Amino acid sequence: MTAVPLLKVKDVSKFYGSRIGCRNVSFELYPGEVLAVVGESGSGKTTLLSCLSTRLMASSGIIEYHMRDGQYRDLAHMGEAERRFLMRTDWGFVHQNPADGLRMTVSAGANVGERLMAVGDRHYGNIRAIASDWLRRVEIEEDRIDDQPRAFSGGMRQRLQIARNLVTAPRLVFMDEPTGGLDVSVQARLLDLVRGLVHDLGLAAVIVTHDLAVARLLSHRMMVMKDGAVIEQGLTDRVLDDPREPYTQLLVSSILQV
Ligand SMILES: Nc1ncnc2c1ncn2[C@@H]1O[C@H](COP(=O)(O)OP(=O)(O)OP(=O)(O)O)[C@@H](O)[C@H]1O
Repeated sequence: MTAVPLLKVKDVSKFYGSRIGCRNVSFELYPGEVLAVVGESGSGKTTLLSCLSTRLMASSGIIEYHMRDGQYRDLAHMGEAERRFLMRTDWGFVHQNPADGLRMTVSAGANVGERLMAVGDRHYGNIRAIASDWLRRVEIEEDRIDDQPRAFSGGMRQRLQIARNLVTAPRLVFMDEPTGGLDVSVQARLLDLVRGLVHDLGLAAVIVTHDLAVARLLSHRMMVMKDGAVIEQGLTDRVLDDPREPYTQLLVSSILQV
């Protein structure tokens, strides 16, 4: 890991009218670091992820991103075209429901290839070869390249969504409950796959999950949210093995009893 954070988040709050979405969240994320955001339903995880990924505008606070040119940019002051470009190239966003992150009526190959075209690749043969390679990497048979994702199982769709996001070698990936809608055996395989890819590609990631097992497996660091605020953060193993806050202790013990 280098000494320069990829993302600097200072005092970010989001209000929906008078309702608190998240409040005073601060942290830094370094290249290659995986941060899990955990907490019960309604604690503000999705709100925070939406602010970080510029899907929502924070009500206050600053989010800065270390661009490839070495400059920090305040995401709130970024132009729409630049923001979109970032989202299609340097960032990925893996939705819980693959249908939200895929184009369901174009082929698997086109779903992956589209992102390459966004970074300027125009050579059809090249795009198809890379798409095919990515299908293999996410364990989808290469002869399914011309099938549409609606002909895929839930697990395959999620793996395709991951391939679509990673093909442009992003530096930062946001994931919202990436294994949420899948059954347990499929989840385990997908988690292994995500862990391998994140490690091999040296990706930084922010992963929202209510599943502490997912956080344990994937993340280096963890933030626990309650009522919109971060109540505890630290190295994942430390937080899970030695939770300091009573609320975190409750979360951890309720999982252990299952
Ligand atoms: N569009 C919205 N309008 C008004 N309030 C909202 C909106 N989105 C979220 N909230 C409120 O903000 C708070 C945080 O919600 P958020 O969805 O971020 O929590 P979460 O931890 O992601 O929950 P879940 O795990 O159920 O997705 C909740 O009180 C929620 O009701």
